[in-house]
Amino acid sequence: MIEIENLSKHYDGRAVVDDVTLAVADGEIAAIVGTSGSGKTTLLRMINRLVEPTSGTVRIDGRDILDQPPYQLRRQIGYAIQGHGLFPHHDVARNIATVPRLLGWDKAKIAARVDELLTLFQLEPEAYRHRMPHELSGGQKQRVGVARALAAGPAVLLMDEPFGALDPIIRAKAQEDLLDIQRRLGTTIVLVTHDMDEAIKLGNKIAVMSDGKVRQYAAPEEIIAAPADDFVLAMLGSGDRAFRLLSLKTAGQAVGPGPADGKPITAAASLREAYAEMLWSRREALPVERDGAIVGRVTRAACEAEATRP
Ligand SMILES: Nc1ncnc2c1ncn2[C@@H]1O[C@H](COP(=O)(O)OP(=O)(O)OP(=O)(O)O)[C@@H](O)[C@H]1O
Repeated sequence: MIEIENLSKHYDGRAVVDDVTLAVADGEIAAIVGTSGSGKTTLLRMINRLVEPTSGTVRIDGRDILDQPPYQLRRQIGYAIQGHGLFPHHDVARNIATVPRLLGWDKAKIAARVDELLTLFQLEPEAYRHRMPHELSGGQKQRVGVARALAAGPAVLLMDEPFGALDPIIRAKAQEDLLDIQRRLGTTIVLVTHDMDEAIKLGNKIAVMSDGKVRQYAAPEEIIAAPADDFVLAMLGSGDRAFRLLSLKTAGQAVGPGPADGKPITAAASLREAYAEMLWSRREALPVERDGAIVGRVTRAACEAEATRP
């Protein structure tokens, strides 16, 4: 549990983070979105004391972050940034092992952990362990960066635009991998992004920031259905709200009985994808497939019912 209370940061008398209070429950993802310069990174970096607060408190599992030296705190908190920040002269294994080495783990335990993480991130240990960062693609570097942040098994992971530099296809995959790994490990994550789609996809809760203030902190459904003010509405894009609602549900959740022709859609696909496919292929309904079997269909009417103001 991360509890942020009345947290502020001033530079030259100006508040760049202004009296922020919010809590992130164990195993949840909080996504911080906002315009450039709204204070997202500063807020994130106060959690691991890369930036010292001017006032206010942060507690992790009930313990004030000021109770221990910053270097000790940072070994318990994973930190992944855009452009991954890998050490260019160290191979993949050494990069991932950074924090375990600082913590004095023995060699065998470190080697086992490196291989476990590489496998988790779908990088064959034999092939990747000894590669240098320049021998990896952008998406692979990004995965190694997140693996490194998770190496010592931190309960908390901070991520600053971790997928910002990736192309849309790799990015979607990286987001799904993160969700999968997060569910398995139960890590509590605070993630900064300027992309509302990413925040909706990944966040259990979204904090919308402008001018150092959190304008609204709520579940994606609530932000979409009842934006707190015009700024939050502008961040959402009022023309996109119906589609954002559709992106919150999967075809599997809206499946009903009855026939449908043509290529099926997977149960895991969003209703947004399903609706787009119906429009594109001029169909009223799509068969829904789960684990290789057709489990029913999803209709335009079902999508439209989900897309209207709650
Ligand atoms: N060390 C510093 N000294 C003075 N001002 C700073 C410092 N660090 C950040 N700022 C200012 O604080 C404000 C918030 O910066 P921050 O990086 O937190 O914003 P952000 O929302 O993460 O922006 P972006 O999306 O562009 O990365 C900006 O106006 C920035 O110029």
